[in-house]
Amino acid sequence: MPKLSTRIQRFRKGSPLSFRLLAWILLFISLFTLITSAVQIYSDYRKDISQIDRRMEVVESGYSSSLARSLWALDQKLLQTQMEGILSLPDIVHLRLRIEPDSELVMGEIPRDSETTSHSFELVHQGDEDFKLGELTITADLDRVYKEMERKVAIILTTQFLKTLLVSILIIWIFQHFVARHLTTMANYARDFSLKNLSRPLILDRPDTHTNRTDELGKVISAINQMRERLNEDIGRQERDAAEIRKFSKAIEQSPSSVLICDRQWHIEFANQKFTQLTGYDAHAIVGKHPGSLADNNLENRESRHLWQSIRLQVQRVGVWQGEVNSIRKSGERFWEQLIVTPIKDGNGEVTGYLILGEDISIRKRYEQQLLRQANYDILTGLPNRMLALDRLKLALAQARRENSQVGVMFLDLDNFKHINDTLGHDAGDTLLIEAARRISSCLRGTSTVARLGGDEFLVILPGLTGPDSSSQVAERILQTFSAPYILNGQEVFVTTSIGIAIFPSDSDNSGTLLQHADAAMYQAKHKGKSAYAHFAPEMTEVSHERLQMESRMRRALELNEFELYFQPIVHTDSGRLASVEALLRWNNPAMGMVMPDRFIPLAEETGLIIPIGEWVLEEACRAAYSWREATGLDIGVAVNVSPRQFRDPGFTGTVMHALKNSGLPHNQLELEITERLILDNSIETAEILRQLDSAGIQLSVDDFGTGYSALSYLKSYPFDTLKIDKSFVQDVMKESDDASLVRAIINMAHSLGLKVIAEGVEEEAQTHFLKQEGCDLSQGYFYSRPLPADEFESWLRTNQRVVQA
Ligand SMILES: Nc1nc2c(ncn2[C@@H]2O[C@@H]3COP(=O)(O)O[C@H]4[C@@H](O)[C@H](n5cnc6c(=O)[nH]c(N)nc65)O[C@@H]4COP(=O)(O)O[C@H]3[C@H]2O)c(=O)[nH]1
Repeated sequence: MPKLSTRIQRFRKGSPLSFRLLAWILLFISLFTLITSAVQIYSDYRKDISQIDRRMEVVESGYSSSLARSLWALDQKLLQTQMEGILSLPDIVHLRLRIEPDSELVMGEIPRDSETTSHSFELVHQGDEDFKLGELTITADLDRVYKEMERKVAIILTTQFLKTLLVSILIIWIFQHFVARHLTTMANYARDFSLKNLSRPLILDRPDTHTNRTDELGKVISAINQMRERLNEDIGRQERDAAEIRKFSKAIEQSPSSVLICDRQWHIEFANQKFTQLTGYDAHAIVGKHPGSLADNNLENRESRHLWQSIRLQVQRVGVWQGEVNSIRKSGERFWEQLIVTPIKDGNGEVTGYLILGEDISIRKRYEQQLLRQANYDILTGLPNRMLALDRLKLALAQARRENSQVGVMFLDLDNFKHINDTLGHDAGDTLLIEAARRISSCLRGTSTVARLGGDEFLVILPGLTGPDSSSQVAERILQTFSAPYILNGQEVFVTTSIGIAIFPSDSDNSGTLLQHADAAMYQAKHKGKSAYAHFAPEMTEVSHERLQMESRMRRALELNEFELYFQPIVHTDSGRLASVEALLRWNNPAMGMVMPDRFIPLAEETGLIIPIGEWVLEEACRAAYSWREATGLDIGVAVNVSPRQFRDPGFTGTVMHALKNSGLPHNQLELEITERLILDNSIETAEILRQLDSAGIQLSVDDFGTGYSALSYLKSYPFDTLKIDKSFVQDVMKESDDASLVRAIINMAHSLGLKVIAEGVEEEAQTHFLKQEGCDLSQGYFYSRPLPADEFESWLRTNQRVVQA
């Protein structure tokens, strides 16, 4: 228990409120007491004064008649006795009797130092007539009254003061014990309150009873503790939010995509490391700038602003902008990036800024441009290929329709090219094609187009013709340039060409028919005896004689069992181990000899004969694969080529399933090779059929990749397992660095899409090393084995058992 002095000191220091309260209470009670005491004393004083007045009135009423009688009777003795009687009364100190007419009797003494009060009355003899005898003046001393008043004042003041003091102390103690010390505890708690001790609750030094809990202090304590808990929760939530934000900002900062965050006015607020890496702009230096005005060059900025204006409009209208942009680095170097721009919205859906994600797609773009070039131009001659030629033809026809002019379409085929190729070799064949292309081009005007359709076929488009004669002149000029010899392998070789001409609009008004007519005319020219040209004539509408013959022979080929399957192994590039086999169709015709598929498959497609032929191939290939499986115990899959026409046949999936069922070959042992051309048809049915086949477990591969559009998008959207790089690229990987980088890019891209890669046409060991090094999964080509008839392939299997089983 602390000493009283300490308690007082602590009370005075620590409780100024109590101290001030005490002073105020004391002052108030003192004033109150003083006023009430003053009122009390004054009323007592008034009472005493009026008692003296009453006493003097009693003297008047009691003594006036007896004094008048004594005076009338001139009884001096009685008069004196009576006056002495009056003087003996309390407080009466002086009597003056004035007797008429001029004498006076005085008794007592008027005190000098004290206050007095006087009362006079007349003494009258009452007879028939009233007779005034004199007047008595009584003087009373007020000294006693005043003394009494002083005494009372002293007593009242003392008692009231003590009472007040006691009451005040009691009140203060009560206030201090029940309120003030708790307020001090609360003040100390509030002073020490910080985020570090949020877990410590506020507790008062008093019993935890229901009454205490529900009184005002209890309510304040519970409110403070609730506030503390809420604060605790809020801080916990804030810390969690902050951790989340830190995580997200790290993710954005380290994102492999470049990230720009702009405010609502498209001023940059943030740029991540990748953005700096990609563009060379310092993240801090560009804050506040518009993403379209980063370059120092005004011209570039204008161009970029224009783009950003349309981006802004689309983001506002559609909510997102996505596209490929040819951006500029700080160094001025241009690069391609894929941008996605989206608004950032707050909880109310209000746009608060914009997010710009960028990805460097320069490599892909370069590759696409390379592929696009290859898709549109013939690699060997640099001329437009079939695809581009057809586009140009359509454009020329559209223009001719508008201008009412004519267009000449020429189909050229080199005579005896196959023979030259076979005898002088492929390189000589290539040189011949390049030179032929140059000579044809030299005969044309700038507006004309010359294209290589494939093999030794060329197409010439002559827009703005004045009549058929002008096309004849061109044809003659071409025949003329062909008359000079070619130097192939150091030898002079004479090569001629046959030209078929069809004219728009007189021969046909659509591009497909015009081409057919020019083709028919070309056959006619060949029949004429080569180095000739022929204009289309309606009687040529029927396909050429040869083609007709071939068609009728092909129709019977199935019945006559003239078709045969050859098999070529596909091996694992790294180990050389057998992976599967490709089935390749051959036609053994007694009249035409061994016909290669490139010669008859297009006609089979055109005539629809490919459907029964393809069915036979599927049945045959599955059956053969199953028999090897039975014979060797190995899973040897078989790859079968499927042409677009087969795919379009509604019964195609049924045919495939039937072949599998009939043979007993597991579904995943059959691989269907589909050309890019088919996928570019892009009909919904194609996608649906591919999905059906894929879900049946059948393997799907893209054949001849690189020769068509090579659009990467379809690889992503269709369920392919394998991609076959066309042999034309593989064959030159050791000679052409372009082809090597293309093959490398295709392998990387296919792997990144989860596809296996087969390299076709591997002929040399060096190619296998290159492919191995580039991680190409599978290889196929003469280096491993040429396509073999079934029995020869079986003996290959036996003799290469090590390879097969390794
Ligand atoms: N220069 C060279 N060539 C090699 C080498 N290795 C393989 N080849 C040839 O490359 C072609 C590969 O088949 P493809 O690209 O599917 O190209 C095939 C395929 O598109 C088509 N084809 C073949 N059989 C069928 C079939 O049953 N149905 C359909 N629809 N098309 C078929 O005919 C095309 C040509 O077939 P083939 O003449 O048998 O020609 C085969 C094969 O003999 C090599 O190392 N060097």
